Amino acid sequence: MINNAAIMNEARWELMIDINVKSLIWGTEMAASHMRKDKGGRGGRIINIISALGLTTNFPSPIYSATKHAVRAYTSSLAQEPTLPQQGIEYALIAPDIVDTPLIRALDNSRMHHHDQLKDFIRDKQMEPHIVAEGLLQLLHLDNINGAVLSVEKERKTFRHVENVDDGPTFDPSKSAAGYV
Ligand SMILES: NC(=O)C1=CN([C@@H]2O[C@H](COP(=O)(O)OP(=O)(O)OC[C@H]3O[C@@H](n4cnc5c(N)ncnc54)[C@H](O)[C@@H]3O)[C@@H](O)[C@H]2O)C=CC1
Ligand SMILES: CCCCC/C=C\C=C\C(=O)C/C=C\C/C=C\CCCC(=O)O
Repeated sequence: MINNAAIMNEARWELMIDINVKSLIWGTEMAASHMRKDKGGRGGRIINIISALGLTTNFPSPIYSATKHAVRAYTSSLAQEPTLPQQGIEYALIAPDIVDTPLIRALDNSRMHHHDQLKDFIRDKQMEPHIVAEGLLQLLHLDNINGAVLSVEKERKTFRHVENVDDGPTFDPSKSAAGYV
C-alpha cells in the first residue's frame, strides 16, 4: 500500500495538514488493520511518500516540510514496533527531490514563498516521474524494506535506514538485498 496523495499549499496550511498528515495516518492505520497477519490478514508493505523536504528544512515551504517531517517520524516510529514480525508488516519511506508533476506546475507565491526567485532552481533540479517509479521498483525488490528510506534525485538513488537518514552510509541495491544500514 502506498500513501502518495499530498498537496503543497502554504496558504491553505490547515487543509495541507489534514491531507498530508491526517489522511496518511488514516490510510496507514486502515491498511495495516486489513494486512496484519495476527489479525487474519496476509501481511504486506506500507510505503509512505515524503520528500527531500522531509529530510531537511527550508524557508519557502515551512508547513509542507513540517507535514513531511511528521510523516517521517510517524513511519519511522511504526517501523520500530517490536511485534512487526508477527504482524507481517514492513514500513518504508520514499523521499523524492523535485518531480515534474501538476503539484510543481501549480506552484506560485501563494503556495510556496519566494516561488518567483526559485523558478530556475526548480527547473534545473526537477526530474521526470518515471525516475521515482524506478526507485520504487528497486525498493520492492529488496528482501526486507522495514525502516528503509529511499531518496530519489535526478542523478542518483540512495537507500538508507531511517535511523541514519542524516549522515548514514548508503548501499548499492544491485549488490545487496538487505544491506541498507
Ligand atoms: N512533485 C514534487 O516535486 C514532489 C512530490 N512529492 C510528493 O509526491 C507525492 C505525489 O505528488 P505529485 O504527484 O507531485 O503531486 P500531484 O498534485 O501531481 O498529485 C497528488 C495526487 O494527490 C491527490 N490528492 C490530493 N488531495 C487529495 C485528497 N484530499 N483526496 C484524495 N486525493 C488527493 C491528487 O488528486 C493527485 O492525484 C506527494 O506526497 C508529494 O508531496 C515529494 C517530493 C517532490
Ligand atoms: C528549496 C525549496 C524548493 C521547493 C521546490 C518545490 C517543490 C518541492 C516539492 C518537494 O516535495 C520537495 C522536493 C525537493 C526539495 C528540493 C530541495 C531540497 C534541498 C535538500 C537539501 O538540503 O539538499
